[in-house]
Amino acid sequence: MTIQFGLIGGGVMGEALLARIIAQQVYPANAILVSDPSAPRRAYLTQTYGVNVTTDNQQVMAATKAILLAIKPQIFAPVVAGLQLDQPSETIVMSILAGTPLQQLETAFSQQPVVRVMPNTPAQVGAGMSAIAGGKLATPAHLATAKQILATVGAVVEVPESMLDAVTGLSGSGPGYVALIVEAMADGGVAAGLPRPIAMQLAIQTVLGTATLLQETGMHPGQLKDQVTSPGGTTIAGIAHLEQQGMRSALIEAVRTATNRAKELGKQ
Ligand SMILES: NC(=O)C1=CN([C@@H]2O[C@H](COP(=O)(O)OP(=O)(O)OC[C@H]3O[C@@H](n4cnc5c(N)ncnc54)[C@H](OP(=O)(O)O)[C@@H]3O)[C@@H](O)[C@H]2O)C=CC1
Ligand SMILES: O=C(O)[C@@H]1CCC=N1
Repeated sequence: MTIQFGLIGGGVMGEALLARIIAQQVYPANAILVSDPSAPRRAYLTQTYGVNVTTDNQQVMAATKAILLAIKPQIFAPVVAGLQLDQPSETIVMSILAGTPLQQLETAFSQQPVVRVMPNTPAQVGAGMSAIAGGKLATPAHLATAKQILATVGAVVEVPESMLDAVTGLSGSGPGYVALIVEAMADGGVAAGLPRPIAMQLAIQTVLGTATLLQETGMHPGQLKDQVTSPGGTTIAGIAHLEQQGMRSALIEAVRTATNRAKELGKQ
C-alpha cells in the first residue's frame, strides 16, 4: 500500500500521535511508515499498531500526505541533512521539536509546506493541547490537515510562531509541573496520615475536577479559590503557606525559564 503518513522518531510523542491517528482512522496502519534507530522500538511499534517500520528516514520522505518529525531537537541538523526533496511536494512536514524555528525547518524542507507544532503528553489519552504555526508554503488547506491530525490527540489552537516557545514553556512542559504538584499533594496526604493509594487518588481527582470545573464553567480561578476559602478555615491557612513559600512566583518563573530554554534549543 502507498505510504500516506510518515513518522521520523517513534518515541513517546510520536507513539502518542500514531496510536490515535490509527484509532481514529485518519490513516490506516498499513499506510504509515515509522523510522526509528532502535530495533526493539521498531518491533514494538509494528507489533502493537501494525505500522511499517524502517531505519531509513529517506524512505519516510516518500509519504504522500504528511510527515511528523518527532526526534529530539539536539539531533535536528544531522537527522534532516539529506532529507531535502529535489522537487516541490504537497506532503506536509509537521515538526514537534521544542525550540526549532520555522526558519530552520523551512531551510531543511524547502520544497514542502511546514507546520511547527507544540503538543503535550496528555496527547497519550486524547486530552492533549497542541498549538500550531504554519510556514510560508502552508496554505489554509495544509493547516486544516495538520489540525485534523492533531485533533486526534486533543485540542488545537493556531498561534503566531513568535508564541510557540512560550507555548512550550506553558502547555508543552506543563504536564511536568502538574505531575510534580500531584505528587507533592499526595506526599502531603501521606504526611498527614493517609495511605499512599488513597492520597494519590485524592490528589489526581482534585486536579482533574478543578480543571474540569474551570473549563466547563469558564469561572475565573480567583473566583473558584474564593469559593473554597471559608473565613478562618482550612483552605486559607493552606493558601497563606503557599503564598509565603512563593508557589505562585515559582510557577511563573518555571514557565519563563522553560520558555527561555526552548529559545536556547532553537539556537543550536
Ligand atoms: N515529551 C514531551 O512531553 C514532548 C516532547 N516534544 C518534542 O517531541 C520530540 C520527541 O520527544 P519525545 O517523544 O519525548 O522523545 P523520545 O526520545 O521518546 O523520542 C525520540 C525518538 O526518536 C528516535 N531517534 C533518534 N535518532 C533518530 C534518527 N536519526 N532517526 C529517527 N529517529 C530517531 C529515538 O530513538 P532512540 O531513543 O533510540 O535514540 C526515539 O525513539 C522532541 O523534539 C521534543 O521536544 C514536544 C512536546 C512534548
Ligand atoms: O522537555 C522538553 O524539552 C519537551 C518539550 C516540551 C515537553 N517536553
